[in-house]
Amino acid sequence: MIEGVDPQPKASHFIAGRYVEDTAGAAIPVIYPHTGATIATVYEATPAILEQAIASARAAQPAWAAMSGTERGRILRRAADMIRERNRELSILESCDTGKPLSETLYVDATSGADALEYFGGLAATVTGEHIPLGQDWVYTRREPLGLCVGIGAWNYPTQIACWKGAPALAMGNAMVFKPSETTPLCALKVAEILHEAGLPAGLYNVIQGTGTVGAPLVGDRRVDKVSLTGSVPTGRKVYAAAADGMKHVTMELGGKSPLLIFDDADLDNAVGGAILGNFYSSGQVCSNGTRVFVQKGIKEAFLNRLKERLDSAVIGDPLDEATTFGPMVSEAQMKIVLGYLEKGAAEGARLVTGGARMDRDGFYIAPTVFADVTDDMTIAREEIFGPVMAVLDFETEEEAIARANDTEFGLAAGVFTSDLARAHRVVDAFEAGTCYINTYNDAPVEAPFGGVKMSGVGRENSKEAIHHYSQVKSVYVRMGDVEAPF
Ligand SMILES: NC(=O)c1ccc[n+]([C@@H]2O[C@H](COP(=O)([O-])OP(=O)(O)OC[C@H]3O[C@@H](n4cnc5c(N)ncnc54)[C@H](O)[C@@H]3O)[C@@H](O)[C@H]2O)c1
Repeated sequence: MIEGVDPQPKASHFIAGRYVEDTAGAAIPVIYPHTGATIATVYEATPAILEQAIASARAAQPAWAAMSGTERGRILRRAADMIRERNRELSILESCDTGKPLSETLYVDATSGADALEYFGGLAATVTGEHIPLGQDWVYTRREPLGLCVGIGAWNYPTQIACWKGAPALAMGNAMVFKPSETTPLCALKVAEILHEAGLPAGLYNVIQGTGTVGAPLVGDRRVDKVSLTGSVPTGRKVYAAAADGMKHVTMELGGKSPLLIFDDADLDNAVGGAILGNFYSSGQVCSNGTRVFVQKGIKEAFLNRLKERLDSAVIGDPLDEATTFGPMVSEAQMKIVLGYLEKGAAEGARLVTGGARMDRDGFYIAPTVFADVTDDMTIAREEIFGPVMAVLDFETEEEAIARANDTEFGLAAGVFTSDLARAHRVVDAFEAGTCYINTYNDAPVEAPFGGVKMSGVGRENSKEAIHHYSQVKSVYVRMGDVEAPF
């Protein structure tokens, strides 16, 4: 219990339109990152719970698919309105689950989820097939749902991820079983509750709790047609391989080590602002973060000085105080991973500009950290840290910066700050990344495709692109004359 808020859900799972409990599964404590205290407990799904979720989704899906897109969309749009009406309550829950400050969650979590439900609800009725004339004959195509989609979430945006996967799946007539991260199990339950209050028929959006030991049998179940994972590359490899075994569709939203190039003709304050958004928002726990900040040599010291000044004005502390702008790491485990990278950065010779340590307070706080004079081969420039750690690297020429930016196994995002627009487009053209930014960083509107290339993933979330990842095409040849057979 946090003062004035009780995040304990009615039960651990949401199946067939209602909360369901089964305490036979392992207990999963929900730890508030601001204090380290346990604020709720849920129980890992047992095989019986998993079976209930899959069976109820399977049973509900055909009738849902038979409804018109307009009817389905109306329910999703109603859910979007309800989420907006309950934004404060949902934002507080998101802050309890993740430790992210209310100054963020009030604006980008439930609201982004509502955007997805509204957008895909609106799109549902517009998805049509093609008519392909072939002389007298013709082919028509239908875009059909896949059936049962499994969503598996990471812990950094639990409400948003539950909606970004659920909205296009449901809009296209699929059912979903969603497994949130075991670190942040609370928010997806609320999404399920609201969807059903908005009129979603029972069984179409089920939430079950657990670690990878629940995720793996979900992915492997032969009744599942698609798996959409948001998580790390190592998990993505395992889940993609398991899905391939059953020839299932996949969307893989995985990790990154994205480059942000700042040329010396850039507006300095905008570039510093972009670098802050791309490294310290959500305490750096954002997959698309531009954590390799390449700064052209001429403005390096000016950039670092301005960055340090602005970081000094971060308000660090209680996530539920709206004045707070920077919160804790999501968990003790994640904090320890990040502290390990801070040690490596120092040991491998990077220059610490600010931060660099755990903060002397309760909870899992790490000071916003900037390393300068980072070189391409340092561990902090190669591996995803997923914490508030910016690596600043210097460069001289555009060609050199592009080559070094692309020299990574990841390809989620990339950004460029420059006042030369011809250069901006040239650089973006050369980036090996799925989601690019010019003179901004980390905007993710529902209208824009989001996702990565290389090891950062497969498929796209949001935008009309996502429709293709939650449906398949049936083509129908219609012969108008006689059939000519050889014998
Ligand atoms: N590209 C994106 O859109 C995006 C967004 C947010 C986070 N991420 C990435 O997520 C990572 C951080 O999240 P995390 O630590 O929760 O990731 P993770 O890979 O540890 O876990 C992700 C989810 O997969 C589940 N899981 C683990 N093993 C599984 C298995 N064998 N089968 C099925 N499910 C399994 C976990 O329980 C969890 O729900 C980072 O790498 C980050 O970059 C990517």
